[in-house]
Amino acid sequence: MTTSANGNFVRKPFIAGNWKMNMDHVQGITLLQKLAWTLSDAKHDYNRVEVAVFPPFTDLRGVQTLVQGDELDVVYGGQDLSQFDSGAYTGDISGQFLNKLGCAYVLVGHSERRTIHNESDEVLNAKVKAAFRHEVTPVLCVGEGLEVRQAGTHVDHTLAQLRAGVEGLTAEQAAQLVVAYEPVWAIGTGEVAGPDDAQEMCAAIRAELAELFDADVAGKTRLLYGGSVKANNAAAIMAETDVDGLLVGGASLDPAEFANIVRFESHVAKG
Ligand SMILES: O=C[C@H](O)COP(=O)(O)O
Repeated sequence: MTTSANGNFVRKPFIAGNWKMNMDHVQGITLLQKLAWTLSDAKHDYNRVEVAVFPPFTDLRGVQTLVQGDELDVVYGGQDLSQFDSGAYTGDISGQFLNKLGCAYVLVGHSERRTIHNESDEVLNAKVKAAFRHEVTPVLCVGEGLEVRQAGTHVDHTLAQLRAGVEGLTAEQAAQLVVAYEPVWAIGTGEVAGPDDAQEMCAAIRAELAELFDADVAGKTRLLYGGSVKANNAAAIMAETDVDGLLVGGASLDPAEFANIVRFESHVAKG
């Protein structure tokens, strides 16, 4: 992450937990309560580092009730949304429903949506636009598989996904957008891309945004890394100039571990 001369972050770090298809609505509330208690005990400053969770759809109403009732500073979002607003789309969830549930964010194009559900770049671009239409900030996920990485074309591949995802956005929308770089070979495998790999891709994404929009926009868009992030590697990845946050899967299901990832700065201080 980039800091200014006074030690403040230029872009507010964003640490997000993607629960994927884990945690029913009862378990989800317990997990969020434990996370909030742990961060409260540690006197976490939410103004300095933003904390988000992405629970399954069925947990969202309970999460909203807990966040409102206990006045938590944690924000939350959906793991997907429909590109349509309403109608005969069985099983889909509209961005307007997410907005109504107080979702600040929504994941778009997670690699599990791209691969298991065959979501195309065109559909994902429509989903990004649907999120903005309903005033929910999209977190656009991009990243290459193992074969692409081994072929050495990972930057081109990922930037092509980025270009397709942001097509037609205004500069204001692009500045608000969050982009998560998740190399598929590092998701849930224990294979973490090195901080250098995260920086290489985040710098390339920022340069591409400057090309597509302008340098001011590129300087505002927050870029996350995701893939086997744990408390013991979070600080090193976050130290990279163009990495503004982390999208955490497995480790976000353990409140103590996730709280330690959120508190990556204290680990830097301890060395
Ligand atoms: O959305 C999160 C990513 O898929 C990373 O998952 P992971 O931390 O379990 O590797």
